[in-house]
Amino acid sequence: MVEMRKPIPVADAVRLVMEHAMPLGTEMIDLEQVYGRVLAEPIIAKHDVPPFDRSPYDGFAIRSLDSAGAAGDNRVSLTVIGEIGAGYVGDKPIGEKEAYRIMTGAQIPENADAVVMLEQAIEMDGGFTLRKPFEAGENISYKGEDAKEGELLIETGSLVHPGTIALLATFGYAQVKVAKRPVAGILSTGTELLEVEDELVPGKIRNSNGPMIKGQLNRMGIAYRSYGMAADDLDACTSIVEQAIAESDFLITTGGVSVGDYDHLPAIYERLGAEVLFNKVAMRPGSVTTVAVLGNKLLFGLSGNPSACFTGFELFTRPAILAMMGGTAPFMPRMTAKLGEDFTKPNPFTRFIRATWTFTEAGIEAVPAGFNKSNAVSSIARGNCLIVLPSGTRGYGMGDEIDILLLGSEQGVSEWTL
Ligand SMILES: Nc1nc2c(c(=O)[nH]1)N[C@H]1C(S)=C(S)[C@@H](COP(=O)(O)OP(=O)(O)OC[C@H]3O[C@@H](n4cnc5c(N)ncnc54)[C@H](O)[C@@H]3O)O[C@H]1N2
Ligand code: MOO
Ligand SMILES: [Mg+2]
Repeated sequence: MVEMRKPIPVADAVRLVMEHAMPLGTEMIDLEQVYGRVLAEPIIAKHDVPPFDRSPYDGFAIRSLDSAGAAGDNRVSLTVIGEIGAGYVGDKPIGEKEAYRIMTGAQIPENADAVVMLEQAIEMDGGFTLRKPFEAGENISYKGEDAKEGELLIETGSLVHPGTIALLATFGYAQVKVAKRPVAGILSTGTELLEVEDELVPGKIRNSNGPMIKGQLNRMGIAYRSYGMAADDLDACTSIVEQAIAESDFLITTGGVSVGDYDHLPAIYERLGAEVLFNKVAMRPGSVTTVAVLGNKLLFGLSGNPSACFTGFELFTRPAILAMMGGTAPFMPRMTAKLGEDFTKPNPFTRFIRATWTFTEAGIEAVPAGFNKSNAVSSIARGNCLIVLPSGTRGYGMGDEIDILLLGSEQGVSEWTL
């Protein structure tokens, strides 16, 4: 008798996985290596930014009171007593009707409280004239206007991107405390699988899930050990899975999780004494996605069907990895869009459809990326989001408002849209 599995809602499955995705500790790494890592300490301003009052323009640093009464028919003239390039400081305070020639980024000299842009001055021998009065503070970039010493700027658990790196560098972090990254184990199961370089032979297909998952891990900067491909042999698979679990922080397998005669993952989990969190999710593709835990390690039994495998990784594995990395924002961002195609057939399971979202005059529209059954491989190569069609008794029509989940955005758009 075939095993009857009870599907659980996607949200429950996600919650179960996340309950078992534990941070792995912290380490210090060089600033150069920090892109894509998760901060294990907050960034608190170590000093004011900017650290001194400075000029935002190339021009002249003046005392504003010296410009009082200046007008087109009453130009005020000031004497230049020196020049301050960025990186230098003026060596004397400015006095009455005096000014420094000053460059963008240079520290404001003592007594100056305004900067005249070069374009606002008419230069003459030894100085310049002005045609308008300047207010105290005009054209000054103040100490601490960007960040104040002691201010909490970025929280622990944030993913480091190039802007974060700029901030870390600003405060002198040559080394950064980050969360450790897990190392994945990957195993593709299936007697029908060929290596990528193999010629097709009857009944066989090339392993596309293994390389795809490596790509999904690579875009997160996650290292992996690949255990290649295993034929559907229970004993052989069990020992590879056992070895892979011992050598990795978590394991991703593909295939062999359904109820077929050669779907051995359920038996392997049982043999190893792993606790199965769920083996049926009310979603399509990926309804057979199975997640188990052994000790403190998560075992992701992703479906063999390519679309289901892709979706299972994005919905379950990716947020779990981000949580293991200490990330506090592990889930895909969601937006609302207009559905670009009819899906009139009601579905008992929530559907995730690989799609492309674009801006149109009617707002954001999401158009399915093509053939979208669980076994599709062509459509996973296209698109930038997943359309979410909740389960229920009704179908969905073109133009209906639906949710989309945004996928990694390495892919740009071909035309400037602003
Ligand atoms: N009687 C039932 N049969 C099936 C059910 C069910 O509920 N009852 N579920 C179906 C659904 S839904 C899915 S999804 C698949 C899942 O199957 P498995 O995860 O066990 O995967 P396999 O059987 O090993 O393979 C499925 C399919 O994917 C191809 N495959 C496998 N690995 C790869 C790979 N590395 N690269 C590319 N393609 C791969 C494989 O050749 C099969 O075509 O089960 C349904 N059946
Ligand atoms: O799990 Mo299957 O991918 O639902 O079709
Ligand atoms: Mg199967």
